[in-house]
Amino acid sequence: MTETPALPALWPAPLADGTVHATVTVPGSKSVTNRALVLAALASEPGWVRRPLRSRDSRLMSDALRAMGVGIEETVSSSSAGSLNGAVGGEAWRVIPAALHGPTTVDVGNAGTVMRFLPPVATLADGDIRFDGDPRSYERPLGQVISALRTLGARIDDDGRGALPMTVLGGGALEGGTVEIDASNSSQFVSALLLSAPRFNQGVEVRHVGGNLPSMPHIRMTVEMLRAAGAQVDTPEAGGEKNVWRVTPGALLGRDMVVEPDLSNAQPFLAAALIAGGTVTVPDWPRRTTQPGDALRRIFTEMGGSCELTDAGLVFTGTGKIHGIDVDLSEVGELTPGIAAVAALADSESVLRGVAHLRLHETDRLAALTKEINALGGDVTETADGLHIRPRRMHGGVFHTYDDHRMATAGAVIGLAVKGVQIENVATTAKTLPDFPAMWADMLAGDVGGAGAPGAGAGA
Ligand SMILES: O=C(O)C1=C[C@@H](OP(=O)(O)O)[C@@H](O)[C@H](O)C1
Ligand SMILES: C=C(OP(=O)(O)O)C(=O)O
Repeated sequence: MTETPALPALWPAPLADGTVHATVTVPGSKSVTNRALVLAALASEPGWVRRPLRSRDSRLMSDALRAMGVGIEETVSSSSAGSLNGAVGGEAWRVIPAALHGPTTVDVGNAGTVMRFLPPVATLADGDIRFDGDPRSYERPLGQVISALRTLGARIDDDGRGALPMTVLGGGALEGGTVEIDASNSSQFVSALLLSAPRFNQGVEVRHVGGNLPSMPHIRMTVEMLRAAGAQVDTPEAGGEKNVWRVTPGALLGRDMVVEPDLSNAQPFLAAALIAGGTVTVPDWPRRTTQPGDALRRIFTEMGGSCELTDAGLVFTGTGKIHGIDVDLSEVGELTPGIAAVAALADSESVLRGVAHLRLHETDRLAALTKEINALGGDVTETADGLHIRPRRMHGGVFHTYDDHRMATAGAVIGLAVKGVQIENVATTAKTLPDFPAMWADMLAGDVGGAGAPGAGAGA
């Protein structure tokens, strides 16, 4: 892989000067890795997490679990158990559960999975677990998790704002029981309470009351991974009451979990084929998955691409001609920045709906996308629950990222078609992708297409 030199404060996004032809191996899923770590840490016996994502968010998760007493040994395995499609070897983390204890401080960075999934774990520890993080973590909502845990028997010291910093006064166990929460701001509130619930004395019944619950695939991911670890979970899908999940108390098993590639992080690479034309292949694309990124097969096909799931992985082809789209993204909100970037280069307008909760993500993504695309000459307006994007010829300039990995990759996508785009703080991609600039350069170097500007209608 191309070596990344020290990253400049303003990273010149490379222009695609021909079609793209590349095979891009995408690192493991953030959402799967961080769930696998939590479940393995709460198990009654050691287990393995294979092909984990190694990034800032997964590092924060493993450091936090270690600080509470869990053993995590990082090894490179040569066995075939770490493969998805028969390939041999890969990185594997051995997770050795232990009695959880404080006192310690958990740095959540700006990782939603760490700030929401770990407070319930901390209630099981003996001692005080303080939670702190990046400035943005003080603004991201946590109040529903804090009040739910109190209802279930936890003692928590906070300043009453429903956000970090706060301290869980772990008592070594949690009673559990039934709790109502409004998870319309983040599906992670539900996932957080379910993941630790097999270890609560009474398990849990979580009842979502409130507006539309976003990111349902991520809740299904939680349920499937809990079941794979031996938990009994009742869900609305399995004939249960709508918006009610029940987890029975019981031991979690030490499993051998293989992490799928992060399909949401495949997005910028697939977008490159859509914009520049050509083909990008992503190996190990799962045939069945709960990851929301799988929806890209449908969404990017509607926007002008075509794809085939083969033994080599997902083979995605674009022509450089992009169509606008009217789409509800509430189930797959984390795909919005990448879709907005492509939509800004389309031949017709787009309406992205159902994602008001993105205002509470790494940054206010609706405001940030509007401001930054418009600063390059685009024409985006914020709606109550999304974006209205009218493609317009764009020009170069600085694309600010607000410490948001998906803003940085969205800017790089636009930069493929618009000359002179500079991404401020591209290093923020390390939240979930270890080496995005090198991967991007490698993808473009794989180009065997002819010269000429990419076919994007609104490009420079
Ligand atoms: O549970 C998870 O792993 C995630 C759930 C989603 O959160 P929201 O429901 O807050 O959007 C998603 O956007 C985030 O990237 C990861
Ligand atoms: C919303 C996201 O992250 P987090 O896990 O921090 O919520 C994201 O990755 O798009």
